[in-house]
Amino acid sequence: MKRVGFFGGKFLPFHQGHVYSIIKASTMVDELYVVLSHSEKRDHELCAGSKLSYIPGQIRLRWLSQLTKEMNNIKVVEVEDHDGNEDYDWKEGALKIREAIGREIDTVFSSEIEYGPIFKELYPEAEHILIDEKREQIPISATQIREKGVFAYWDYIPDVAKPYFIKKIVILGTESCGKSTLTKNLALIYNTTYVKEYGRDYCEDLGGCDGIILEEDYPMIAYGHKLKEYEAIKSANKIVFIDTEAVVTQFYSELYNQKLQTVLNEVARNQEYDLCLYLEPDVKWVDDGLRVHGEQKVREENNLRLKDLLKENGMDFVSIGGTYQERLEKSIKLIDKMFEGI
Ligand SMILES: NC(=O)c1ccc[n+]([C@@H]2O[C@H](COP(=O)([O-])OP(=O)(O)OC[C@H]3O[C@@H](n4cnc5c(N)ncnc54)[C@H](O)[C@@H]3O)[C@@H](O)[C@H]2O)c1
Repeated sequence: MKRVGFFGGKFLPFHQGHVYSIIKASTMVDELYVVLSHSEKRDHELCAGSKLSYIPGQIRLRWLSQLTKEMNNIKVVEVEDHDGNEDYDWKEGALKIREAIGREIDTVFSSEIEYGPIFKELYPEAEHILIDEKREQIPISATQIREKGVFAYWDYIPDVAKPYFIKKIVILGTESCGKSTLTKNLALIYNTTYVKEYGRDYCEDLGGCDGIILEEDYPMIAYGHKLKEYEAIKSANKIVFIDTEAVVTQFYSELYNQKLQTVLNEVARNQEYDLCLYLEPDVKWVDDGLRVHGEQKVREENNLRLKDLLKENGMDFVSIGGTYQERLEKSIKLIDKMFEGI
């Protein structure tokens, strides 16, 4: 007869101890069900006052699903509870778990010795197998992570979950204000990934932008840029640096094609950055062959227009001017401040 087991939890947050247990359990049964129990009320209560913000069940389900996607004997299911932290009803939870699995269960896995009597009562037909109850293999708990925050235990966060926590810093500004250099430099200093301005590569591919860029190019630039962000975030180390975003694309759509596009506002509406650094055009103009708005009066007009567009799109930004050295130092200060206490 096939052995069917389950490993349940809240995974708030998901950590390497869970990964270890899931994989070990999967070697002991023919079919393993990983059960995510989530309750908006309870999970909010658990995170309140901690260094972890509430994580929706859907996100945790996504992590589990991504981790196990190539593990053929593992299925991920979810149950939604409505209880608070103190009044979790184990009996009702067990009924929901049985229903979600829909199979006879003969093994229940956990690393908690104290779950023994509960599981004996709820699953009398099943054996309770403890996995690393002393937490020697992976010495971490979700409680520790909630207390000190994910960045304090970054090595214990599975790669499938890391992108959710990455801090996104976007660097904005008009032409020739040092964005691409600052983006690259910050990425090197923080030892992480960055996203180049995709619109630039797109224009280079066309042989320039002046007079040849079409209205339909802009949404492609905005989406192309988003895909680059998605890729860079996957391998980022706590933080990612991004050169421009959808409002800047909108700005160029207006500048070159005299057209504000609803689709670009929509892309902008769906993006979320932790910090927006706005570079003022007070460094000298550098003609790189692609740039066309070098006159200082035009630079200033463009600067005002871009700021207005950002405000219209509800984007808060910190203005940074001065020499290249001052820009770098101010940026580092703001970034380090953002990380303080999280
Ligand atoms: N009603 C039920 O039958 C039932 C059964 C199991 C789970 N649940 C749900 O899950 C919750 C209990 O799970 P939890 O709070 O322990 O979830 P959790 O997300 O903290 O942990 C999930 C599992 O991982 C194990 N684990 C944690 N750290 C580990 C490490 N470092 N190494 C190895 N294993 C590790 C835990 O012992 C637990 O078995 C309940 O509140 C309920 O929501 C319900």
